[in-house]
Amino acid sequence: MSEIISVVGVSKKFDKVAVLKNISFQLRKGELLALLGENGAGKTTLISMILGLLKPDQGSITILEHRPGSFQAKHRIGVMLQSASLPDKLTVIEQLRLFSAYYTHPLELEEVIASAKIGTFLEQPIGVLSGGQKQRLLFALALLGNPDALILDEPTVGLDAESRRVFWQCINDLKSQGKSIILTTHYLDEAEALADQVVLLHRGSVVLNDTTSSIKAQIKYREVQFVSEHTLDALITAIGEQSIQQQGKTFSVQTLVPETLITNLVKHKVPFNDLVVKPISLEDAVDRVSKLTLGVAV
Ligand SMILES: Nc1ncnc2c1ncn2[C@@H]1O[C@H](COP(=O)(O)OP(=O)(O)OP(=O)(O)O)[C@@H](O)[C@H]1O
Repeated sequence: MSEIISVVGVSKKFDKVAVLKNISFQLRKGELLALLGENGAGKTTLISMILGLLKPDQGSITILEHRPGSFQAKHRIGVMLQSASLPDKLTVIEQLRLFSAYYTHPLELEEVIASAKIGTFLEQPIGVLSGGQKQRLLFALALLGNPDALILDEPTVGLDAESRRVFWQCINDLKSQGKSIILTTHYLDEAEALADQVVLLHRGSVVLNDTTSSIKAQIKYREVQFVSEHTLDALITAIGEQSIQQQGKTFSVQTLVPETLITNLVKHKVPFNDLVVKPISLEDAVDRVSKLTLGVAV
């Protein structure tokens, strides 16, 4: 069976206000689904329902055909929540041993320690860990029960670039072991680096549910980037009124026809070098597709 988590037609109201409207998506085996959306879009409410902490008013959720919150479902899911708190005085290894005792068939501690890359600070009390170390410990605890699926709620929030990269590597390793993951994040570069599928919530509705490659393929825009001594005004004269991003002497323009843009640069004798034509980022693609879905001009 390839569907690990199935969400079908789920709706939820709080105090007569609809916060989730007819949500459906499937998490497939070995894939990572990025659940995106602005603050208040409904991500946490949905995660709470997948964990069985809240009940949908309508629709259904199954975890490997089990009911959320059931004994079987709980044993198939590992969770890393933002709100988790741990005792400051226990050391990392003590905490791991304690959690390990809760499971009948936990993973070997050595395996968890290697997967979460926490071997260098096992004897430290939790209270002195850095933000990145603490996040990796929470990640290790989510792995301990050897779950089929993981729910990671903004796992890299507040981490520096290097810690985020380490985390991404841990997550990609898990995917290659066949684990299925739902990840909520506000970082689109994170979704681009990790996700197979993107579900974008906007005010409680799904406005986008597609694979990352298909989202990017739907958008035919390309990004043309180059370095030039010209001023922005001179460039606009040469290539017309387009949305030009400038960072120092580096300019980038999103266009449907890069050939025309480059021809115009040459025709108007605009000096340029380090020319790159590339697909637009997932962030820009999501932005354009969701605006199209919502009927906003792009
Ligand atoms: N227990 C509750 N009672 C009433 N309203 C609630 C409750 N929990 C959430 N809400 C409301 O439901 C909406 C969705 O909230 P939710 O926390 O699911 O959003 P989110 O996408 O997780 O946001 P964030 O990115 O800020 O974490 C918000 O308008 C929130 O105020």
